[in-house]
Amino acid sequence: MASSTDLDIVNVTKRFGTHAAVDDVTFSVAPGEFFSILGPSGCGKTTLMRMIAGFEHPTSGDIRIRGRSMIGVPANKRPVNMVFQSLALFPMMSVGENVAYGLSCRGVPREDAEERAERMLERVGLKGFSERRVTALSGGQRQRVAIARCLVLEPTLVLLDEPLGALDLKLREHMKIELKQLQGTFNTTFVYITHDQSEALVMSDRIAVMNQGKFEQVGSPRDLYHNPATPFVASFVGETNRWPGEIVSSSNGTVALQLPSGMVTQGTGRVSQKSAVAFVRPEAIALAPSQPALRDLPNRFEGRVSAVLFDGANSSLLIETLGFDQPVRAVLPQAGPLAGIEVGAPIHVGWTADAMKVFAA
Ligand SMILES: Nc1ncnc2c1ncn2[C@@H]1O[C@H](COP(=O)(O)OP(=O)(O)OP(=O)(O)O)[C@@H](O)[C@H]1O
Repeated sequence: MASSTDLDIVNVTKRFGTHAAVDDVTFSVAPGEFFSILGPSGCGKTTLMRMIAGFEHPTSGDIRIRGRSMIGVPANKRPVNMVFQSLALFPMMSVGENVAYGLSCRGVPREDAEERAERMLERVGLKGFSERRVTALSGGQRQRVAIARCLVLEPTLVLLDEPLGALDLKLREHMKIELKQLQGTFNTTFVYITHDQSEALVMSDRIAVMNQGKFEQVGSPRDLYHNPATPFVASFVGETNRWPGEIVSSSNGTVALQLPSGMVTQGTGRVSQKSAVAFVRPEAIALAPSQPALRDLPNRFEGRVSAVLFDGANSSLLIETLGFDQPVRAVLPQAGPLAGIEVGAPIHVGWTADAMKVFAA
C-alpha cells in the first residue's frame, strides 16, 4: 500500500553508554515537505540524521521511509541521499563527473549518466559548467553541484546537514532562498538540520525544535514564533525579551507577573506555580514620546534609550526602563519621529497582555 508519509520516526532512541543523544523522538514528514530540525550544538540533530541515513543504528524504535522499515537496511540501500556541510565533492573530477558519479556507481551507462548529469546541472543553474573543475567554482556554485549530485539520484528523501554552514554570511542569505526555491521546483522531500533559527524559519514548511535529545515543539515557522510551547522555544526561535518574576494572580489564561523590583506586568499563559518567566518580542513593544499615547495598553512604562543598535531594517533600541533589571529591547522604526532617536532620550514603552507569554520557570 502506498504510504501518505515519506518518513516516519517512531519512538527512536539512541544511547551512547548511558547518555541518550536522541530520546524517544517521534515525527512524520509528508511528501514534498521541507522539514527542519533546529537545535543548539550537542542536542542530537546529527545523530538523528545519521540514523535516517543508515550510518548509525537506533537503540530502539523504528525508522520508516514510504512506510517501509529501514531497520537492518544498509545506508547504500536506502532511498536517501545526504548533503554534508563539507559537501564532500571529488576535487579530482570535473563538475559533470561529480554529478554523474552516483549514477555510474548504480550501473547507469556512461552516456546516459552524462546526459542526466547535464540536465540536472541545467536545472540548478549551472548549464555549461560540466567540464569545469570543482576547485574552480565559487562556494555557492559548489553548493549547487552538491545538491545536483544528490538530486540526480532521485532519492525519496534528501538529508541536509548544515549545508550552508561553511559559507560566508552574504552567500548564506542568498543560498537560503535558492535552496528553498530549488526544493519547490523539484518537490523532493527535504530534511534539514541546522542550529541557525533564521535558516530554519525562512526555508521550512515545518520545524522541530530539539533540545537535549527531545523534540520540544513541532510546528510551522509562524506557529513556533508566535505560539512557542516552552520557554526554550520562545528564547531559541527569534529575538525576544526575557524577564523572570513571580505570578501574583492568574485566571483564564491571563496572569499578573511581579518583577523582582515589585513592578507588576500583565501577560498570558497557564502557569500553576509561582516562579515564572515572561517573553516579549522586540517588535511587539510599542514606543511613544509620551504616556497618553499608550493608554490602551495594560503594560506601560517609562524609560530612557541606553543604546541604539543600528542595523538597517533590523535596528533596535535598548531602553533602560523603570522597574526592569535588564533593558527592554524594541524594534527601532525606520521612519517617523522616532527614526532619529538618540541615546539618553526619554521614551515610553508598552505592550499588550497577549504579546507577553508567561511560562513556569
Ligand atoms: N559516537 C558517539 N559516541 C558517544 N557520544 C556521542 C557520539 N556521537 C554523538 N555523541 C554525543 O551525543 C550528543 C549529540 O550529538 P550530535 O552530534 O547528534 O549533536 P548535534 O546536535 O548534531 O550537535 P552539532 O550541531 O554540534 O553537530 C552529544 O552529547 C555528543 O557528544
